Amino acid sequence: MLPIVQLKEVTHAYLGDREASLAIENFSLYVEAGEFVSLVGPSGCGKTTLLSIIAGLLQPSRGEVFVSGHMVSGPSPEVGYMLQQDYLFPWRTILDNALLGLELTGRLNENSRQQTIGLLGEMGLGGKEHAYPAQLSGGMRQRVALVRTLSTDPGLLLLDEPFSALDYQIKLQLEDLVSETLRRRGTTAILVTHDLSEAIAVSNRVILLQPNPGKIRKIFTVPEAIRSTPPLYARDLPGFAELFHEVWKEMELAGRDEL
Ligand SMILES: Nc1ncnc2c1ncn2[C@@H]1O[C@H](COP(=O)(O)OP(=O)(O)OP(=O)(O)O)[C@@H](O)[C@H]1O
Repeated sequence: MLPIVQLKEVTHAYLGDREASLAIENFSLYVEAGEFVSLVGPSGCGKTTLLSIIAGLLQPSRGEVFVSGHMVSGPSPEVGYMLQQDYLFPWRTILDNALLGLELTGRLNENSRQQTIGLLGEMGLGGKEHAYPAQLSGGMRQRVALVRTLSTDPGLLLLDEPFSALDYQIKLQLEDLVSETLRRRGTTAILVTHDLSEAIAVSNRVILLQPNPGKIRKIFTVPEAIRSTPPLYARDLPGFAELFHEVWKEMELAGRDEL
C-alpha cells in the first residue's frame, strides 16, 4: 500500500543554551498516497525541520507524525531521503554506491542487484557502473544518488533541494526524470525547494509556509493539466505564469510580514 503522510499539530522548538526557538508551530498536513507536494517559503520557515521530522531523524517537541498509519519514531526503510549534496563515497564504484542502501538494509541479493543495474540504465548511467564518482558530472552523480535512494523502493521520498546545486539545463532534465520515475512507481513525494517554478512544475500541491514560527500560510493546488505535463513543458502551459505570480506575491507578503 502506498504511504499516506499525516502530521497532526506538530510543534518543534530547538533548545539553545538560554532559550528555545520555535521553528514550527501547530503544523498539520495530510499528503495522499501517490501525491507530490512541495514545501516553499522564506528562509527559516521550517521546511528542513519538517522533512527531518517526517524522516524520523528529529523528534518533534509536540504533535504526531504518521506514515502509512504508523507513528514515526525513527528512520524507516520505507522513507527515502535525498539531499542537495550527493554524498557518494569516492572510493566506491558507481554500482557499489548505488547498492549502498540495499546493503545497509540487508536487502542486497542478486535480484535487487540486477534491478539496481536496470535503474542505473533507466537514469542514463548504463556503462558507468564501474566508474568512480570523480569521473562523473554533478548531474550524473545526483542521478546515482537518486538510484541509491530508489533501489530500496521507498514508498515515500523526501527531497531537500536535490537539484539546487546543478546547472539550469541539467536541473530541468532531472526534474523531468524524477517526476516521470516517481509517477510511474506511484511514489509519494515531498519536495523542499526555493524554486517556485520547479515546485509548480512537479507538484500536485504547493504548500507555502511563513516563518517565526513556521506554519502554513496558503496551499495552492496545481491544475491537472500542468501536473500531468512533463515539468519542462508544463512551464509553457496557460495558467502556469499566473499561478507562479500568485505564489510569488504571497511569498513576498510572507517574507514582509516577518520584517
Ligand atoms: N539545529 C538547530 N538549532 C537551532 N535552531 C535551528 C536548528 N536548525 C534550524 N533551526 C532554526 O529553526 C528555524 C527553521 O529552520 P529550517 O532550517 O527548518 O528552515 P528552512 O525553511 O529549511 O530554511 P532554509 O530555507 O534557509 O533552508 C530557523 O529559525 C532556524 O534558525
